[in-house]
Formats: sequence, C-alpha cells, structure tokens
Amino acid sequence: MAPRVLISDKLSPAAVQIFKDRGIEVDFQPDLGKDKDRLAEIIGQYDGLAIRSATKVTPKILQKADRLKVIGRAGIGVDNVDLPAATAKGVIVMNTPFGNSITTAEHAIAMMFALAREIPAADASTQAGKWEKNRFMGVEVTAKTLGIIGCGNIGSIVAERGVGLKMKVIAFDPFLSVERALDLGVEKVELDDLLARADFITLHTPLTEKTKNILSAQNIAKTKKGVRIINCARGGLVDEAALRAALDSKHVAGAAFDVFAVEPAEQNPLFGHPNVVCTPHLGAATNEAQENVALQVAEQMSDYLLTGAISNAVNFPSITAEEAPKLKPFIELAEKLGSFAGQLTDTDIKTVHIVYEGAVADQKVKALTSAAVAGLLRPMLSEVNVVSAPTVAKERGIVIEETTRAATGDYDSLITVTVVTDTLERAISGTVFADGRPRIVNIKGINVDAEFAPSMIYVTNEDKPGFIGRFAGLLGDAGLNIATFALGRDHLGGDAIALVAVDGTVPAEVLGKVQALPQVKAARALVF
Ligand SMILES: NC(=O)C1=CN([C@@H]2O[C@H](COP(=O)(O)OP(=O)(O)OC[C@H]3O[C@@H](n4cnc5c(N)ncnc54)[C@H](O)[C@@H]3O)[C@@H](O)[C@H]2O)C=CC1
Ligand SMILES: O=C(O)CCC(=O)C(=O)O
Repeated sequence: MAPRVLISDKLSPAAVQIFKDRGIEVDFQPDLGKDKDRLAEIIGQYDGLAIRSATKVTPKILQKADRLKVIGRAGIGVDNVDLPAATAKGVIVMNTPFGNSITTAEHAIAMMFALAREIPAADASTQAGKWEKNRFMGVEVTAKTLGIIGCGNIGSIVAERGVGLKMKVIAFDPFLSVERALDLGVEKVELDDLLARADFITLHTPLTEKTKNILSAQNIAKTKKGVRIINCARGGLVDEAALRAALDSKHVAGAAFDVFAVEPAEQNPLFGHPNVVCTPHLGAATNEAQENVALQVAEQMSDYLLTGAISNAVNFPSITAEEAPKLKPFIELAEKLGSFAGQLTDTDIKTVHIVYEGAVADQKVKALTSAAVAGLLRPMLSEVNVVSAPTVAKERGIVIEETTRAATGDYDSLITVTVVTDTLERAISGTVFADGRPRIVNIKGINVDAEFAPSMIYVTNEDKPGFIGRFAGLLGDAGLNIATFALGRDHLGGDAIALVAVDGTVPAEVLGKVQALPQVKAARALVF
C-alpha cells in the first residue's frame, strides 16, 4: 500500500507534485491545520504530515496518529510540534534548515531600512495626500553598529549583508567560533557589550529557556539610547511590554517585529506606536523560499517513507538513502540483541555498553544504539521506540556507552550489547550473515550460532549427559515443535546454554517443567 501524506498548511503546490511523482498518496488541505479537532479526527489515516507554522501538532493529535511515521516542517522552527510527544510516539520530525534562510535574512534587512527611513509611516502619509516632507527624518545605516544576537544560518547572512552595507557588525552567540566570526567580518562580543554599542539590534536565535526574554526590561535598559530593534526570529525573545515602555519613553527609537509572543497577533503591546513596524510572520514568505522548503520537505519525507533515509531530523540521526538499506539488517540485529538482554534482565539497568566491531563500526552507530536501547527497554516499557529510546533511557538514569573498533575476531561485523545491573553484567553478541539475517553468536562468553525466532526458549545448564534428551522429550510431550536447536558451552562439563526456537508460544507450565529438569540452572521463554 502506498504511504499517505497529509499537507495541513499552505505549502507550495510543488510539494504535492513531488509526493505524487514519488508514488505517495497526498491529501492537500491547506486550511486544515487551524482545525485541531478535525485534524485529530483524520490524522490516524496518514503516514506523513507536512506542515508550516499554522498546524499545531499537540499531544492530543499525536495520540490519534497511529500510522504516523514522519512530520515534515517546511521551514526552520519546529516549536509548533510537541517534540517530546512525537519522539515518544516514534515519529521522526524533520525541518528544512536552510531553504528560507536568505529570505528571512532579507526580511530583517528590509525591516532595518523600514525603521531607518520610516518607510511604512511615510507611505501611509503620502498616500493620504499629506506630503509631510518635514515630518520624516531618517538615519543612515552606513557606519552604524549592527548587533546580531544569534549568528547561525540566518544571523550569518544578515551579518554578511550588514558588512556589505558598510556597517560595523558585532555578534553575540556563545556557539560562534572566533574563526567563523573572522570569516564573516564580525566582531564576537558579549551580550552586555552588544547592548551598549549597537545602533540596530537584530535577533536570530531560536526560542529556548535561555533566549526567552533575552531582551528583558533589564537588558533593554542597557541598550544605547536611540537603538532600533528588529525581531524576525521568534516571539518571546523580547519582553514586548517592556519594549513598549522603552519606545514610549523614547529610549528605543523604533522596533520592527515579524514575530510575536502570541500568534496570530491580533492585539499586542507594540501595536499602535508610531515607531513600530509590524509584519504578520512574513520572514519566510517569498516564492523562492516557499518553493525551496516545499520541495525539500516533500523529498525528505518521501525518502523516509519509501527508503528509510533520514535527513534533517531534529529527533534522530541522519541516514542517507545509500546507508539505509545497509543499516536495516543491523538495526534489526541491534534491536533484537537489546531485546534478548532486556528479556533476561529483571533488575534496574545501570549501564548499557554497546561495542561495534569491524565494518559495522563505520555505519551510523547512533541509530543502531537507539535500536538496541529500544529493544532493551521494550520488555519493561511498552511505549518505547527507536526514536524515543535514548531519551527514555536518560530519564531512567541509564548510562549508554558506545565503542567502535576494528574487527578482532571471526566476524566481519560484530555488535555486542552488555547490560550492567547492580548484581550482574551480561553480554550478548550478534552479527549479520551474507543472507542479511541477524544471528546470535555469543552469550555470556559462550559461542553459539542461532537465528532469532518469534518464540524461543533459552536455557542455562550444566554440561552433563542426558539433558538434551530430557529437554527435547519434554517439549515433544507438551506438543511444542522444535524449529531449531543451538547449543554452546564454555568447556567440557562446564556451563552450557541451549537456545531453542519453537513453533508457538511457550506455556508457563512447560517452562516450569524445563526449569525443574536436573542440570538446568535457569530457563526463559523469549519472544522476538
Ligand atoms: N520569521 C520567520 O518567518 C522565520 C523565522 N525563523 C527563525 O529564525 C531563528 C534563527 O534561525 P536559524 O538562523 O536558521 O537558526 P540557527 O540554528 O542556524 O541559528 C541560531 C543561532 O542562535 C544561537 N544561539 C542559541 N542560543 C543562544 C543564546 N542563548 N544566545 C545567543 N545565541 C544563541 C545558536 O548558537 C545559533 O548560532 C529561529 O528561531 C527560526 O525559527 C526562521 C525562518 C523564518
Ligand atoms: O512557514 C512560515 O511561514 C514560518 C517560517 C518560520 O518561522 C520558520 O521557518 O521557522
């Protein structure tokens, strides 16, 4: 069955065509995003959801999204998606990190000029027939100081444009390297320095706990008198009431805002001030940017739904279309090794150590680790999945360690999952043979060669004669057909293991009888 995608926002129709061309069924309902109840009603029919900013993907909607595998944001900010809820549900959330950056940077520059020359007010006055030539007296931007808060993709483009306009550009961004600042022709400064020196301040950070109200009343008070402030990033970065007060007192000469604490902004403290210019979140609104992000999101979502390739996911490592098929059997192996370990572990897990040896070490081991941890936790927590596993493990205080190294033994690729609890340490290794099927090759240091099967019995026993006959006879008497039988031991007469695939589930009383056999130390029924 072809995957189905819902587009619930005003995306360029270019996206619809891409989905169709890729053989994906697409439902384009550009106004649906505003109707939360209707979206919740129908979301269960789709494998993918493509959005801009109008659709709010809430936990309630995700709860109903039983088929949903991917949410694609045609744009940058994913703050309209409840990421923890999407992750918990195993839904990949992707964005298009560069498609609208130039357009948004250009909007910030346009807003700067709109403020410098009061273009909107002059336009309104002129068209009202007033010809107020003496009312409007602007400022030049040349040689003025442009302070950029957040010098990432968009901030860097604004910086380059600022340098081109012969401005002195300074930037506050804890993650901006000195080399990058030099490349951009920008002086890297601390926030207080920027506030004190900038004639224009433009914000380009995401909204986080750290950046919320980064221009607070206190910080606005530290700015240079006559400063002009531009926000084309996210509402909430500036305390709007405090800014209004600073505009009223004429400490701040002007403010140009594209984004607001509450959107759609029908009322706002900034509205109505003569030195304020507002646009309705138009930063990304050019044909070029919308075409870019729509094409990109449709390609990315199609890749994921059709091939498993992941790009620009904000809650999972990237996997290319070439890597995806190679990774697939190892994802299955990692998940099953984790599941094996999880089903054997009854006490609190402290640490999981995953060793990747040989060719597999060159693959995307982060994705494999997520799969192993998901498999490990699933016997204890039914809600965990490959996307959410690392977060869930972290919440439970489980330390995840990863090691990659060259092959040391007989296998081209080997994955070993070691689980450490307060009382034991248990390691299970596996590989993928040329047939693409995952195999268990070592349990607790004992070599075996077993395929995973839906229903298995794992026995640890003393290596003494008579066990196999009694064990097989017992299963036969219980009507349980043995599909495969794998044995291993550490040394003659020492510790032995049996890993048996059976047809059908293992009744508890049969397991009890196995457990009661002489020489048996422990017996477990496992499901994969
Ligand atoms: N108005 C609009 O329509 C649009 C708005 N945006 C918004 O613009 C913002 C920037 O987007 P990009 O440049 O693509 O993001 P980005 O991730 O490339 O850059 C953000 C920068 O902010 C910096 N940063 C993070 N925390 C900081 C802090 N506490 N102080 C100072 N700097 C900090 C980061 O180091 C990074 O360099 C985002 O919020 C995005 O959602 C993006 C596109 C369109
Ligand atoms: O899609 C839009 O119009 C908003 C763009 C935006 O805010 C973003 O990409 O972060």
